[in-house]
Amino acid sequence: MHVFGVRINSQISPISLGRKRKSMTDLAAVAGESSPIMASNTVRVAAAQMTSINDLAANFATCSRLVKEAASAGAKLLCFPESFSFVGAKDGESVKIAEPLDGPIMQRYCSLARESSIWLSLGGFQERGSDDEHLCNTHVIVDDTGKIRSSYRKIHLFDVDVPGGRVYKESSFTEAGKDVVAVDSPIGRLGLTVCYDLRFPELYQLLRFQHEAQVLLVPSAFTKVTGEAHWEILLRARAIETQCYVIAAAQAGNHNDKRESYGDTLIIDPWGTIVGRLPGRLSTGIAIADIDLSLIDSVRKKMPIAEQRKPWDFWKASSL
Ligand SMILES: O=C(O)CNC(=O)[C@H](CS)NC(=O)CCC(=O)C(=O)O
Repeated sequence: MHVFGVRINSQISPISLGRKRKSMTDLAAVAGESSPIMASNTVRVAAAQMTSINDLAANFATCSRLVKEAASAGAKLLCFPESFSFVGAKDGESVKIAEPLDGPIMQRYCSLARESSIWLSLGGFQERGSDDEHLCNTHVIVDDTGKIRSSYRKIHLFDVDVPGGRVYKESSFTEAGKDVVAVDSPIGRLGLTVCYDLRFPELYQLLRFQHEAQVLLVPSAFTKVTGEAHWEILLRARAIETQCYVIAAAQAGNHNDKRESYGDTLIIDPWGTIVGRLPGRLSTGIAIADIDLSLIDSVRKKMPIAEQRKPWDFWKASSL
């Protein structure tokens, strides 16, 4: 189904069917509710896909257009990919444009949120680091009044020799974060991560089981090679094993001569079903899905892994 040039995926997890039907009946009794599509407990979210370049103004113009599209589609939160505001073409470019969170670049994005009354997930912002040679790869949550609610600094840095691709050394210009961050929002409790973090499931386990996250955000700029091999599988695994929604906004296409991202922005429900998608060949746009918080509850109730899992102490004792 397409609405406002936007893709709405109609797949529903089998576990949600009974519940959905009930909410629709409930909904019919609620006077003033206009949309029969939206069950009473759902909130609409959007995830953006784009091809950011080394031009702050051009990327801001794209983001601004996508914010308006998401707001008019009724989304309460729009998630942008890693490096939404800037992708450098040469070494050192990203560090040069890095700014603190109260600097002019982030403040313009805060104004966008306020003007369209929408929450934004601004993943992978180049935040100025503690010296001139380093930045922090920071995921910022801004509310619908333009206020920064929370920020998370990417913990796992992409120092990898991609088979058949380039060698990456993100730690040469990036300071790693140390703190696990979750924050409440109108679409539930958000767990904040960035890109390469996706390969380290302990972080997601902590977000679900210690920080009570309901929706995990994974703004990314995956390489073409690793994206083809691992992207969807890792994201669906994180959704299934944490019983959380996963929203993964992705960079897509050619940023410059040297750099290409995989794309395939995905929204996945806590049963592992893909409920929103923007394939990599569609370089710029938004995917939309309705988050059903009652689905999280029903999946967790029927398959109670929170009670069945072994605490860290169990594993420590059994490996002595
Ligand atoms: O450098 C920038 O401009 C922004 N940062 C990134 O693009 C980062 C670090 S180079 N990329 C990833 O983490 C890709 C992970 C990935 O592709 C995988 O895990 O397979």
